[in-house]
Amino acid sequence: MRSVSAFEENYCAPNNTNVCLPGFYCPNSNATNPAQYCPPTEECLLIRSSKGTCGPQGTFEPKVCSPGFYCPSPGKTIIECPKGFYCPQGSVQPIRCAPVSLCPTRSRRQVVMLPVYVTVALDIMLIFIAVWFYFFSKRKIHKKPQKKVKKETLRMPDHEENNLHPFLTNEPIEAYELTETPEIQRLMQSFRECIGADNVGLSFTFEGLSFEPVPGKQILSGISGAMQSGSFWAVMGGSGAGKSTFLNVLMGKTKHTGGSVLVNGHHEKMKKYKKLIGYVPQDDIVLPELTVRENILHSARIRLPRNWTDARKQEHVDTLIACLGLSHVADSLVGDPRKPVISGGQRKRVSIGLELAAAPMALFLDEPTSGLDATSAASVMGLLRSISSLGVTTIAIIHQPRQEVFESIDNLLLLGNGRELYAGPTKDVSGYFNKLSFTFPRNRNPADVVMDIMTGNGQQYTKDLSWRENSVPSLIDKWQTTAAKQEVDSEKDMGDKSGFQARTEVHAVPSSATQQEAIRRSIKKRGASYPLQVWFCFQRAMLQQLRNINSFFFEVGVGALAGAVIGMSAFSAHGQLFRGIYQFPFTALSSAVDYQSAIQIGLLGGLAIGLAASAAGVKVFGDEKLTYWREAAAGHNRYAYYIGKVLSTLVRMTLSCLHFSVCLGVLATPMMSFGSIFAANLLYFYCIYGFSSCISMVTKREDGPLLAVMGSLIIGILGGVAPPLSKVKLWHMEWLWRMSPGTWFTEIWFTKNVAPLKYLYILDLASAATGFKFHQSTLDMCILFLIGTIYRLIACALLVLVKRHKQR
Ligand SMILES: Nc1ncnc2c1ncn2[C@@H]1O[C@H](COP(=O)(O)OP(=O)(O)OP(=O)(O)O)[C@@H](O)[C@H]1O
Repeated sequence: MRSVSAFEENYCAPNNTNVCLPGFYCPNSNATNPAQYCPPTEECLLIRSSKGTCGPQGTFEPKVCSPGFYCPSPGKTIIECPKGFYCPQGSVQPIRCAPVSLCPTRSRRQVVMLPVYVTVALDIMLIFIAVWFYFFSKRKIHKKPQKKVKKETLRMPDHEENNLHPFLTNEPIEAYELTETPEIQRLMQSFRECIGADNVGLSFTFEGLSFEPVPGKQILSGISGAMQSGSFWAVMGGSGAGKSTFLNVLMGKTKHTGGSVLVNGHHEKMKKYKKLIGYVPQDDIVLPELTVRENILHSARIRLPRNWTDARKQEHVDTLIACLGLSHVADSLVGDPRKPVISGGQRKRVSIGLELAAAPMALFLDEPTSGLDATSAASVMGLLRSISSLGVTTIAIIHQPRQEVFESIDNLLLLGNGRELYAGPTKDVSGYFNKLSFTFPRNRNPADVVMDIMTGNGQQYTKDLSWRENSVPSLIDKWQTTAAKQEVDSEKDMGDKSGFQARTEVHAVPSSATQQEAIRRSIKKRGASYPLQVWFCFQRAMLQQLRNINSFFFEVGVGALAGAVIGMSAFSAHGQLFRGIYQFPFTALSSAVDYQSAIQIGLLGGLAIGLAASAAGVKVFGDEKLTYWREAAAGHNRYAYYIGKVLSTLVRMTLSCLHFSVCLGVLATPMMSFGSIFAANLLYFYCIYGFSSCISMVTKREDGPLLAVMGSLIIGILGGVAPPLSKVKLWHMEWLWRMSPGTWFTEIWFTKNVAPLKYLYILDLASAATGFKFHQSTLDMCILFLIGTIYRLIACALLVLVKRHKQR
């Protein structure tokens, strides 16, 4: 190997400007002996080519100031970095460490500890809250409903669901004097107060109602009738008879293709009455993490008149809960069918309670008794009957009710093949079918007989009719003839009560101008104000998160782990994530460049955030679509729901990001302040949550997490690291990369780790090689915020626009 002195003698060339650049140590050079650079030895070449720094190759060759030291201008001295400061390679001055950092003497990087302590303190506080919640709150809300409850004001039957209101038991329904109990009277008073008039029901008259989704496919045809205000109707028919379609058409959820619907005797759009109508879907769409009372109270707060005080709304809810026979489980979680806390019958009553909380004037129910045992089904039907007795027009699709329940129903609408088979009082149904030569055996439930007849299996109840005449088309024809004759008869002689009396009321009594005005006023004042709805939705979402504290801790833990893993990958770099070409005239002294480490941390950080946040982001809306559809259809403000939910994610997102940033910052110690690390990461979290929300709006619940993770990885890959952004620019595809938050995020990491070294390295070369700019981190952050916000706007639009029919 050649000696250094040989280089000095033969090859070292003077530096033509004779200066010691900032960040270099040139102890021997002066005007007489200018700084030189000498051809490096093979050993030095090897060190430089592997990004290292070798000692000066000659007496007058400058050396970049070593890490852990600083070399103040004009580079004649090299000073040990003092305690409380850190000195990366090429330091001119020591950099003061952030408060509460680990910066002993000769530090080349700072380990910022304040965020670590704050995070640990926060964690301890959160654990404390979780433990408190577990021991105090959970004890109250997670308890199973008690079997024995002290009997209070109500007459209690000895029933498996004790503490039920009398009309919710399987005692004969007719026996109850509903208006006598104080709860019912208070509820009635609430309903009256809400509507502001004595008439608390809506009536419906429908003429020749039909639904033909595609030409030639008649689902519903020629359905006519009148449902008086406060009447209790059951819609019955075989499977596929068109019951749900009828209900949807009558409510205006499905647009009818023929016929007309009059509300209170007036031709008006059903949409106008949305706030006055309650619809109980077949599935019990209730939030499992909330208690019975919380579920019902939320509905009441959103839908009751805005001039009611919260105390008044709570009173209404408590009265309603008492009437529903749910007082003893009011503070129990609802649970879900996989992990039930309350029984199926109780859950059904909660579902009905959500609608009654709004004091509706009409209540539609799609199979409220499905999935319930006979006793619970009877309870629910008893409840409906009592609700109708409050003046609320109640229309329910039911299947095979018990005899006493069947007989308690005021009116029946029987459907077959989408046509009417009977519409009128329940008491007259046997008379009607008797006239068609069917007999009702004494020992059979008349509801079963009616079901058999209308599904075309009624031959067993006839002696002389052929099978053909028992068929559904023949029953349809017979009802058509009867109904037509009846209409003529009723027009001729309204007072004649002899003979068969079904469908006596062809038109509901039109409401007066005063009543219409009361209804109009009632509609106008119903519903909480927009900001209040946002607040209630936010509050509810936070409560849900608190109840799902395990998944919250899991999310935060994943964030911390992801940060630690990425931090570990950069640990050995000791915070030096960039090495460039030295400024002229010391360019030839440069080691191999490292343009990749900073942007790779950006890439890996982006991917890790994508993995940690995307599945959590999908859950925000993905798990609750049914609830949203139900509430939107019931008139809850859709945007308030969305904003409340988005606001509720900010807390968990921030905490998750904090843990991620702390672990990453402590291990990778980049040349960025903790504030910059946190801000960049938080904005990227914000984008990923927004992106995942968009995915959740258009995918099925089970597919959402996988697609969101995939999408987040693609966004991360489009971060401009591989393929490099400089290459992408050559393809004229930068616009595509710039649409991804990944590119902006990586650029922040590049800028923050590179820009402070501007005095030492030629940054334009680094910028040209990587394709990233190094002077626009504020713009990068603003654009990340903008992209995250655009994602949220898209998600909100998708929420409102996708499956619109379910929101009607
Ligand atoms: N929009 C639509 N387009 C095409 N077919 C429809 C539409 N809506 C309903 N149908 C069809 O109309 C028939 C009646 O459906 P509907 O759900 O009203 O019956 P149902 O009496 O409620 O039955 P079930 O008791 O089984 O729920 C079914 O065959 C259904 O597939």
